[in-house]
Amino acid sequence: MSHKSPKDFFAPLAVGAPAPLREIPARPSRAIHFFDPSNPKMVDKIPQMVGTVDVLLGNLEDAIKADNKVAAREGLVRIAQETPGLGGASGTTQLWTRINSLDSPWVLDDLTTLVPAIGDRLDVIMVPKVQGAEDIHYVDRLLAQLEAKAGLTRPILVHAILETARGVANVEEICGASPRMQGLSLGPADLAADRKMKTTRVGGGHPGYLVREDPRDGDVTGPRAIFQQDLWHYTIAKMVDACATHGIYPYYGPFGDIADVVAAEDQFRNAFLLGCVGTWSLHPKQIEIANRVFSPSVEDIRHARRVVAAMGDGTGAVMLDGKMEDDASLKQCLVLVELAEELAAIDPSLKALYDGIEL
Ligand SMILES: CCC(=O)SCCNC(=O)CCNC(=O)[C@H](O)C(C)(C)COP(=O)(O)OP(=O)(O)OC[C@H]1O[C@@H](n2cnc3c(N)ncnc32)[C@H](O)[C@@H]1OP(=O)(O)O
Ligand SMILES: O=CC(=O)O
Ligand SMILES: [Mg+2]
Repeated sequence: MSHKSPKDFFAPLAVGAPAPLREIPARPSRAIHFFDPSNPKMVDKIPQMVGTVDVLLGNLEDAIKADNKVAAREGLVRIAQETPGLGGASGTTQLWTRINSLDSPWVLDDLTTLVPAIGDRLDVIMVPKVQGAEDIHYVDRLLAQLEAKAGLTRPILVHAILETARGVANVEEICGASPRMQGLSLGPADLAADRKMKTTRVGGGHPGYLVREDPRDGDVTGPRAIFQQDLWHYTIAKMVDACATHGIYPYYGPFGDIADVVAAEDQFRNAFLLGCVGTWSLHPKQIEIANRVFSPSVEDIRHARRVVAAMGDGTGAVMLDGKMEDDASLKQCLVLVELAEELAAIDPSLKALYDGIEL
């Protein structure tokens, strides 16, 4: 667990640093869209993506060539300074970055460049390959010092990628390491490598990881149904519980088969149903999938509102459409109703859709 005593937990870690938040705001973040700030073609598209995606993330770590690390960092500074509506208290699309790993030769310059230059626009810093609370404590103190020096008034939040076996083992202490902790993402590629899993896919299932039906009538050579299983169920469920315990937000991570939009949608929906609030998008075509999947459907909202209406003061048990509803199922419905309200506040088309629902 955190080494801080309860009384110190919400104290700023440097004189003059902004006060840590007591609650992490539930800002919609259905898609965290990754782009390479050193790639001119991607950079060209960023201004028109503002307002169409909840989060734009300037990636500095893996997928950025070593020779382009400095250009990516400088590109991100320019984009943050020059793109209206991107990041900061008044941004319509949040601006996040993924810094290089804490043992890399680039990360110190990432933080000491970005915080003074664009700290007022950066909403969340994603930290890769987090192993334990000590990694978060390091970033926490350094950010406080840099924020104080830059005169920032809003604390920058921190998001950890769950992509090492030790990180998964320490997931609880990572979530509780700092009031800056905004959330966690699954990092299935690095995690598979670190665990020595034998999948070479970036996210998603594997046809070899399956359950097979028993032989029919004892015939072991006859046809038998097989059901592909989800390699990531355990980790996502563990991540969701740790995040919920600490009041922060869990996310699916990368799905690398860009062409397979069907499998991407399935992975995203499983994560949504298990409690995740969003996912990464690696290619523009994954944004629409994420926005759709992580927004509750009209049917779900109609049902949830009917339960809320039927439950009156919220206690007791009622029958609705042949099913029992009570205090607990009301709470399940309120999760969806509240999410719909948060999304309607930022997305006029969803507002119209949800407002038009007849019970
Ligand atoms: C696995 C562990 C991880 O760490 S995952 C996170 C790190 N990886 C990433 O961030 C990858 C981000 N995505 C990419 O680099 C590209 O999308 C990859 C997958 C290489 C595909 O690029 P490409 O072959 O150009 O795709 P395409 O021809 O279909 O692109 C069409 C136009 O869209 C652009 N585009 C592509 N990806 C993005 C993006 N993420 N953000 C903004 N724009 C993007 C392309 O440049 C291309 O533009 P144009 O039409 O030629 O002008
Ligand atoms: O960074 C993400 C991963 O899957 O690795
Ligand atoms: Mg990774």
